[in-house]
Amino acid sequence: MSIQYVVEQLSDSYGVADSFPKDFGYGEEPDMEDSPSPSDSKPRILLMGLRRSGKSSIQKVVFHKMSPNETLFLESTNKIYKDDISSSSFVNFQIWDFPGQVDFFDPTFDYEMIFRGTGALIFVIDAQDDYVEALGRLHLTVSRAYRVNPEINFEVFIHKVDGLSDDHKIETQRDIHQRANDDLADANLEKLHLSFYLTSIYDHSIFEAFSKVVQKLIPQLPTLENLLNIFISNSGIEKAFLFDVVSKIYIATDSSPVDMQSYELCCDMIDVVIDVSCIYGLREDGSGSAYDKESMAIIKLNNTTVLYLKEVTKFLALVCILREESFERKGLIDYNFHCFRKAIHEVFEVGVSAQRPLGSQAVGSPCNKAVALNGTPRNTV
Ligand SMILES: Nc1nc2c(ncn2[C@@H]2O[C@H](COP(=O)(O)OP(=O)(O)OP(=O)(O)O)[C@@H](O)[C@H]2O)c(=O)[nH]1
Repeated sequence: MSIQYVVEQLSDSYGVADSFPKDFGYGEEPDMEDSPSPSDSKPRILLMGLRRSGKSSIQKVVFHKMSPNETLFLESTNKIYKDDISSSSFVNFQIWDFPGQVDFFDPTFDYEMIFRGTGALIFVIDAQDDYVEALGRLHLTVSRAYRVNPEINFEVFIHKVDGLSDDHKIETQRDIHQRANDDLADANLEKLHLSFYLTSIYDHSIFEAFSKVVQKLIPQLPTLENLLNIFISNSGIEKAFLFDVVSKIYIATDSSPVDMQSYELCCDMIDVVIDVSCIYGLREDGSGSAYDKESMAIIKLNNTTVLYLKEVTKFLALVCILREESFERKGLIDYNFHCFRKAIHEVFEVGVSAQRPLGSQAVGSPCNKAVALNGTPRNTV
């Protein structure tokens, strides 16, 4: 594969952490507490499930760049691990990783408070294990949570499917889907909607699933999709993803179908760009940023496909897939990109100012379902 690769870095970085370490600045000491404090007003994504189902691994792999093999050495979580990723990611939320063995329906445990401020509840089921007990716990969890806050998005990750054959995967998904919905129907909870995803930390499926979970929480999603559609149709681009660089979650894409291979290619491109930038892009004294407003990359593949990455905001990058002949009109693409970037900044500026008065609302207001977004700082527009 012949790769023509360009990464440009200027010294005027603007606000991303000075260095761009392996964990992208997520390495703060975890906030370990048994119960939430009233100040935890950020929208939450809860990770729940039985012990050893893979919750901490998912969190570490998606948000902390941990390699899947390293998760073999993760110790069991004993307390709720609250991960506030708002300082380094576009999506301004907290992820709460629950210890599997804790009974969160213990009367001393304020589950009403937890569920009220929750945007999405991800329930992780180990597909390599007997899942009968997990289904019981899923039902208990979602039915309680639904009664407290029917606005929560309920997401079920049928996890560790790397160990299953394709047929077995489909059969497992069908069976879990059927049983979980039967349990809900028996409890007269037909309105409670569960979404199912087959996931593994050993491939991109976990990033894809997390992308879908996060997208549901972004109120501006239709606008973003519209902007992407207009941008690609006027620029001869085949597919475009708007990525949160830190997590490789795509927060929006155009309306053409997503194929896993394209998504993986774009994820790999982000890894390459950031890794090369970390090694060669920083100043000699280690200062500077691996991702800033001058970050861009072009990778030409030997099958006449071009990958084009450009910075959109300090957290977001646009990654496009296009044919070589379309790339000959790079001037047009860049002009359209300029307009697209401006529009995105405007969307989030409006979003940020519209959210401001809501900031003082109590935890549990319906607004908490939507993830607050790290908008674009004014001075970068
Ligand atoms: N094969 C496979 N193993 C996985 C996957 N995800 C996690 N694991 C393994 O599952 C084991 C348990 O993972 P953890 O992340 O510690 O599970 P947990 O749900 O956080 O466990 P508790 O903290 O005890 O609640 C680890 O050995 C992981 O390496 C996966 O997608 N596939």
